[in-house]
Amino acid sequence: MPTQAVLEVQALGRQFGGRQALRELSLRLEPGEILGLLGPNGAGKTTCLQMLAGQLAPSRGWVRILGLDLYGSPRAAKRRLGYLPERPPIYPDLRLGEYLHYCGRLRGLRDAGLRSAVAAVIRECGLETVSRRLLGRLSKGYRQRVGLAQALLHDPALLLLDEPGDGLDPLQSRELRALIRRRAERGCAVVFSSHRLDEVRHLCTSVLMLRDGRELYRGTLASGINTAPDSAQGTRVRVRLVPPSTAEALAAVEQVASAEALDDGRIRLCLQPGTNPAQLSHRLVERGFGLAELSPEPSDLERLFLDGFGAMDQAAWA
Ligand SMILES: Nc1ncnc2c1ncn2[C@@H]1O[C@H](COP(=O)(O)OP(=O)(O)OP(=O)(O)O)[C@@H](O)[C@H]1O
Repeated sequence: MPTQAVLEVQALGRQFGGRQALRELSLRLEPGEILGLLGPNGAGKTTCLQMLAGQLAPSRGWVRILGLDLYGSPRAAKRRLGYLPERPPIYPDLRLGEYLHYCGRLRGLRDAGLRSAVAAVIRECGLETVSRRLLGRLSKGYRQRVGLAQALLHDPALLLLDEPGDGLDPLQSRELRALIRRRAERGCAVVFSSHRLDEVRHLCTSVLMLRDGRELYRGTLASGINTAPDSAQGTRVRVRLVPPSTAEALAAVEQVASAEALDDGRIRLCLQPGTNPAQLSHRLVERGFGLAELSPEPSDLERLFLDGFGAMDQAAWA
């Protein structure tokens, strides 16, 4: 029997005046899937998450959470989702316990169930040491954790996180990824937005890249990023040689399947299947090439990502 989708989205779009912030987005997420929403500033990530969370009405399209129509039955549908907005919704004059009890009651938790959910989420988000502090006095990283705790409190089937890694140091980012992974292993579907390809690469089962509200790329990371040497195709690397040499000279090295000169003076090499970059660098040095740089060739997805961001950067400076 097919599993019930956690999230179904059909032709979702939102317009602000004459501007299309998101166009015709359709999606389906199964339990345990983690979707990374990537895109430069203004791509439409927050607009998309706000609509999936039921915080912003779409101009068109529909959203179902566990089969419940988000806009037709908002109370029931929203109880099945947890949402961490870009700015965590925190009351600075409350203490952590008061705040989480308040959030829990809004989500329908009561009495012993509420108390045990609050205690569990405080442990899960590593907030024990700040439980007596006023929320307004917490650091940005801790405020982010509190925002995450309120999103997780009622054990949602769908977790929507708007740039959850923002303001976290590398250790906290790693803990956050572990936490999201544990929730996904328990069947929670996750959508999170990020500016960072590396963060998405570490965590997601699939990726959706937006630009100007349009879908630029969608796929699994395995199909988009060549992180591991591909035995059928051979690893691809870029080299810079000092003094410079030619693609023809490098193509004659036995570990190299093909070589192509790039505009920036580097040479792109496709290695023979089974050859790794360490073996290549050893052989190039042995053959007298002055190897100044050897780096992995960006994957198609990385190139798309850099191009997408590059275009935005140029627009921002124009
Ligand atoms: N309330 C609003 N009124 C008018 N325009 C808006 C509103 N909210 C968003 N927009 C516009 O919609 C587009 C998408 O914005 P959105 O915040 O969704 O992008 P984003 O990808 O989340 O960007 P960032 O990474 O900077 O947070 C932008 O052009 C933005 O200016």
